[in-house]
Amino acid sequence: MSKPTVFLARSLPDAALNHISQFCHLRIWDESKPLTREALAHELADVDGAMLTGIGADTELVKHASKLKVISTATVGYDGFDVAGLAEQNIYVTNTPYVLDETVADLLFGLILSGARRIAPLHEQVKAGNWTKQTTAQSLYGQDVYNQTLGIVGMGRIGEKIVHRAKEGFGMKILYHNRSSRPEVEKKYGAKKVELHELLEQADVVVIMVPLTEATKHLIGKEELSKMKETAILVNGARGAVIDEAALIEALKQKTIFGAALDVFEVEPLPPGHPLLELDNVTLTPHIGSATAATREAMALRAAENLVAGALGQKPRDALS
Ligand SMILES: NC(=O)C1=CN([C@@H]2O[C@H](COP(=O)(O)OP(=O)(O)OC[C@H]3O[C@@H](n4cnc5c(N)ncnc54)[C@H](OP(=O)(O)O)[C@@H]3O)[C@@H](O)[C@H]2O)C=CC1
Ligand SMILES: O=CC(=O)O
Repeated sequence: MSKPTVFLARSLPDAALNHISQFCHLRIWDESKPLTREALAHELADVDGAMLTGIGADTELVKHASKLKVISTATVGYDGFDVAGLAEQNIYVTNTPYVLDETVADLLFGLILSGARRIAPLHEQVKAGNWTKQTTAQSLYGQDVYNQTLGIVGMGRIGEKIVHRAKEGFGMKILYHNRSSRPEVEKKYGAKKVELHELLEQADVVVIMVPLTEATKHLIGKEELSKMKETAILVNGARGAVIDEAALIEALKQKTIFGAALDVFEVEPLPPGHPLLELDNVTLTPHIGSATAATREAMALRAAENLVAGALGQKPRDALS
């Protein structure tokens, strides 16, 4: 039997490329050229599988891809992929759960600490030569994290790892909001499931970790922000559009919340002149939740394994349908 052919929209670490090459013919897009939707549809027309990390796919895109059996993404989030529509066309969509959980939770804890203690904005002031105030100046004060209340919106795989750090390292009380209950997390960490408004009213640190779906788009808007404490911080490690960014910017300007620490944005990369860049009560990172070499390699390998399985006509381990 001849090997199936797969298309990669961008290259991968060697271990992942080697795995794919054992089983498939590989075609990799030349990243010096923009991959337009038209060019992508053309590339998909004669392949058995594709890896489209960060690009997304819908049924229109694959309408001429008669051999396509799998679309893999080397991310855990899969917003942008029409999983149900593609399943109807017998195309699996796969993601990379579990292998990035600890790494993302580390970054989220960094954001929590920076948001509460203003590490990033104060670092900018020091670097700019603006260390003019005594350390007794109240303008340098932050908020405590230790012993405070953490509210997780989306207590899933990553949320649970954040909770472990919060409970074991920082003695925090844990609230969470999900559609379903997590009895094992409640038992292990004393976590309490509450309605979203209760979480927002009570938490000192609100962490967003829900996937972006139709139900979660702008889940946190003006009304929700108005329920948060003036001393609270909002941390987003999920997707930018879960928060209404315009409403958040207004809350930050009016200081109705203490600050925000954000790894994800409604438009990425953040365009020059974006209002968030002007604020001094924010910590901003460029969507790097899973960005360590070891974790990115593990994600690439897992995505490669899913791609190969699907291209060979098997059901991939991380098939979403
Ligand atoms: N910044 C970064 O670099 C990264 C960002 N991410 C983002 O984080 C997200 C979460 O990842 P992960 O923890 O692995 O995902 P999981 O699926 O394990 O967890 C998501 C949680 O959100 C809850 N949830 C889903 N929909 C709703 C809703 N409408 N209302 C309330 N709760 C909801 C789910 O519970 P239930 O179904 O019971 O509601 C679940 O517990 C990813 O989808 C991705 O977008 C992930 C990795 C890195
Ligand atoms: O945002 C990253 C992901 O893995 O999802």
